[in-house]
Amino acid sequence: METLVQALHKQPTAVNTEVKVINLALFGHGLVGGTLISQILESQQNIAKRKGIYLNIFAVANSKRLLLNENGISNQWLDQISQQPEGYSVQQVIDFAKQHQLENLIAVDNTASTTFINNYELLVNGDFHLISSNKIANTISFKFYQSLRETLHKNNKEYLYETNVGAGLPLIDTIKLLHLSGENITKITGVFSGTLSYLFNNFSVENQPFSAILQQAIANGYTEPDPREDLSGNDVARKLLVLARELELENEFDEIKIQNLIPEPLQALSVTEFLNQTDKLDPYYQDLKNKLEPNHVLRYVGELSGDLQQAKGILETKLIAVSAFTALGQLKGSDSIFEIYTESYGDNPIIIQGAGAGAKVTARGVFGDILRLASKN
Ligand SMILES: NC(=O)C1=CN([C@@H]2O[C@H](COP(=O)(O)OP(=O)(O)OC[C@H]3O[C@@H](n4cnc5c(N)ncnc54)[C@H](O)[C@@H]3O)[C@@H](O)[C@H]2O)C=CC1
Ligand SMILES: N[C@@H](CC=O)C(=O)O
Repeated sequence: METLVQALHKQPTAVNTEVKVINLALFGHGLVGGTLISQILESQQNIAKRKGIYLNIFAVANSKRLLLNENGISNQWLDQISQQPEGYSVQQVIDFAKQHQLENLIAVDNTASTTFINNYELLVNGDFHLISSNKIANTISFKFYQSLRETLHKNNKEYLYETNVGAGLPLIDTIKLLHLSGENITKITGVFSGTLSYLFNNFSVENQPFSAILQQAIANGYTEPDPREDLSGNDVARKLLVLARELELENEFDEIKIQNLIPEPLQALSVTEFLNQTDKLDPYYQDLKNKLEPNHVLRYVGELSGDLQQAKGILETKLIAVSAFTALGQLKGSDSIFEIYTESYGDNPIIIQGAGAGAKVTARGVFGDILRLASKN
């Protein structure tokens, strides 16, 4: 019997071309991954009709279980994955794709795992393009970064990660194009973290303990699974490093000057222990607020500077106090702001601003990467 996917291969679209099936393996279905699945299932038919591209999710996996269906998952996927046996390997996904002759393969990493990236080269060698919201692959050693790119090049595959910086904002694409076109980027500064933006935008002006605002940020899906990744400055540092490497700088993570905003006693706790005692953050942050001059607010900023034509740049993250009447001081909600200084634009930077965190905007950004790859290949 003909499957849905086989039928779609033949089905003429509105513009009378054949439907191209893109086969997706999605790893991680938490806030971002789960939202992405809903967004794809909702617009699958519409995209097939309008664009002649059918997004077939043939694999979904979490850290323990794997759901496979060559014809694509249905709306019951969450129930079905919970009934799968525990334990699987990524090789199983690759073998399944081969066995069912699935083409146009894309693997999407929506985990926050530090180890899942060890599967990236395996997937690329197994004929998959890569997309990730996970920033780890771009921010561990430069050696890994280079090796992955060599493997991608050898296999004629691509890796997109627009959501690594600024969630759904078109930042990496912009930097890539500027750099590729020979524009000399001289500095990038701004509020890189949507989470820290939300925290300080609200804490600076509201009469609430810091921990209450942190709980709101968690509930809104702005924070990393362990919010200390945000508060430590590590997540901002990762974003800086992703951008630096786009400019072909060879910096390593441990060369970044990072201001850690977690009081020492809370740094070594487990995630659950930390989440149960976030009120211990309050005196530390209240003290910072009490020291502010009138009409000043707190902002956590990142800066990439130095001679960016050399092998390494200067990367720094820090908490600063700014006048409430400046552009930085006026930031609202979870907005990030990136100021890109280049030779041609001189003292007037290109500014990209908008929601820098949140499951919906991030999933939409990953969706954008999928469509970018789908239209190319
Ligand atoms: N929340 C946001 O605004 C943004 C998040 N991101 C990134 O998105 C990624 C996902 O974040 P969330 O959805 O908030 O995390 P989450 O904790 O809600 O979901 C993570 C999922 O990954 C799964 N997982 C963990 N290890 C795995 C493995 N080895 N194999 C397969 N699945 C595995 C977990 O079971 C869970 O389903 C993170 O890397 C984060 O940095 C990027 C940009 C913005
Ligand atoms: N926690 C992150 C989410 C996206 O990467 C942030 O605040 O920017």
